[in-house]
Amino acid sequence: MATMEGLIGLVNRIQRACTVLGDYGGDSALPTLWESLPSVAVVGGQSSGKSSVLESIVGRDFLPRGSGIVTRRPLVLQLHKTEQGMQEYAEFLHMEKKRFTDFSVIRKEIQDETDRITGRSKQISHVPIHLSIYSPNVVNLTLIDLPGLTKVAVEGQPESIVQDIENMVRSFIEKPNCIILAITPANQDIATSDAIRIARQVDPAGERTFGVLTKLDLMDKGTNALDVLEGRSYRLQHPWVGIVNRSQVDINKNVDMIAARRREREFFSSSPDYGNLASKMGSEYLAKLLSKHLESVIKARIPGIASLINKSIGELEAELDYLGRPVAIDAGAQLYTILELCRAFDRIFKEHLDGGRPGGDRIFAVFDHQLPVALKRLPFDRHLSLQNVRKVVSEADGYQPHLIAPEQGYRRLIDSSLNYFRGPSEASVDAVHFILKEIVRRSIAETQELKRFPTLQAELAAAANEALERFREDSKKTTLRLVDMESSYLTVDFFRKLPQQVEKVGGNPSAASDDRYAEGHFHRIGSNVSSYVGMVSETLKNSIPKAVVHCQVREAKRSLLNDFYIQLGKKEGRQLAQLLGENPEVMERRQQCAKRLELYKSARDEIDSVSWS
Ligand SMILES: Nc1nc2c(ncn2[C@@H]2O[C@H](COP(=O)(O)OP(=O)(O)OP(=O)(O)O)[C@@H](O)[C@H]2O)c(=O)[nH]1
Repeated sequence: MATMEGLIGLVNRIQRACTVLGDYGGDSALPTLWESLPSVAVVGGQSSGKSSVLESIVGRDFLPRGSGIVTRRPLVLQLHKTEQGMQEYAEFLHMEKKRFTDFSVIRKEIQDETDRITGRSKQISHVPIHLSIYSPNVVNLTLIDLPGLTKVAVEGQPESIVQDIENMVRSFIEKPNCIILAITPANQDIATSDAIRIARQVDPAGERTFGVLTKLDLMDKGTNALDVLEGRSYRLQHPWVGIVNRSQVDINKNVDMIAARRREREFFSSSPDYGNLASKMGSEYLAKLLSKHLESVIKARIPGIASLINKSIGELEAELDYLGRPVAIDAGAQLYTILELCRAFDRIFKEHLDGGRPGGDRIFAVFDHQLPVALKRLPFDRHLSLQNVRKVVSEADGYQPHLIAPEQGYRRLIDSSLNYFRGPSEASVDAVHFILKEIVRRSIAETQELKRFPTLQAELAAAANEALERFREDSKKTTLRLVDMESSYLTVDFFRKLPQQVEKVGGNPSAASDDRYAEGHFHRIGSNVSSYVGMVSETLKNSIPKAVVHCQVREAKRSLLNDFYIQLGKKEGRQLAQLLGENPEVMERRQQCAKRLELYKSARDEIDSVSWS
């Protein structure tokens, strides 16, 4: 007994989960759990007594009545047996918190909920309504009430509705896991039964069809339904069950269900025709028969369901891994998460610099190629041309030309030449800066863990770029200082080693040879300065990279996020949570997956516990 409740309860839970998750079976391209679950679908023509059968299985009046097509959405009716003496109540899946104890209110809610989806247009919809009834007077069973098959559309319903209903009913009962409860009124020729007609289409061997014959009390005097009930008219693998529901008069007179069940029992036990079948007739017997059959079908299906659930769990877990686990809620854990993410970024950033990922090689290219080329291109030829040397030296001398060597002229020429080195050194700093910035951008993009946190990504990028900016300033100061140092103190040795030439000034009377002498003199000054500048250029070619690496690359590796960490430490829980703000779509999807996963896991546990007992 416990097993049976477990089995049907299990299927009930999975069915509800399916509806919550939008799995109604049918045309969805996704694999569906719904379709693998055994269920009992009630089919029959209009007024065949479908509602009456369902109500008498439940033992309560609760289905909407009226003319025309009343049932316009599938009603998944899950019956749960409770302990004797417990109060009966019902719950709808679409308003989970609310317990209904008044069954006329349930009827009203079924109507209202039907209209909510279909509108008042009287259209039909595939989306099921789930109703659970908890009662000591039911057996565990899940029934699906479907719209009655009709031949003509009525009162403003579109002509297509006849076909729509037929299609919807077929879509439910053609699933191999569907048990068909085919309702046929006894006062109608079985050959014209809508229920049998459609059941035969999808289950020709009658393996999963239960034939139910209603209105046995309405048969003409002197006739009986034994040919049908004993399987001679239309053969099914399961025995036919005869039913006597309340007549319209009974309903009008408010004959209650308990009295109706009693009268039904009496009808069979006192009937000369059906007396010896009495124990296998009536709605109570039908309910038990279905429950038992459903249980055996579920038992047979369990391995299949279990493997489907396991497969879905695997898929969901993979998706959750991809989406990332949910973010912690307490500030400490959030801070930890952020630090972990920063570390992941930092690791990738360093790989770009140290090798393994591209980037470091581009920095070397700056030192190895860009800087030497830029140094070579400096316009010293023009600056140290004869004309310019003459001009600078003369200006430096003033009214009293130099007597031995133009000390001031040399200084000015050298100073102004060294000034040219500022350009390439600043350019090297900038080039490396942009490479580092690009590496930061790429590292953020390549940090898989960061993908889901756009806010943190932006903050991290801003903090890193700010730090790089600081390193750039520092690096500029340092490299320019190297240049400045070159002009603050000249290498004395260089000048000492120059070939000494005693120059006589103004000793020659000839103006022409005077000129030639002066030309050679300035030429020598120019070429001396030029070779001094060349020597400095060689020095800077080596020392600028050292300064740049020291100030920018090494600092980036060492302390790129230091300031960010300090800022983080000052943040409160709310601000940390903001940093970990995610793309709402991702959050939504994760929530869905997590919820589904939880349900599937509990279904799996349920299955495990059932199959052990
Ligand atoms: N006398 C008698 N009347 C019955 C029996 N079964 C159903 N009826 C009556 O037949 C009418 C139609 O029954 P329902 O249970 O509403 O039939 P249905 O198939 O649900 O009808 P729709 O929902 O309109 O398609 C009602 O007036 C019932 O009282 C029965 O076994 N005996």
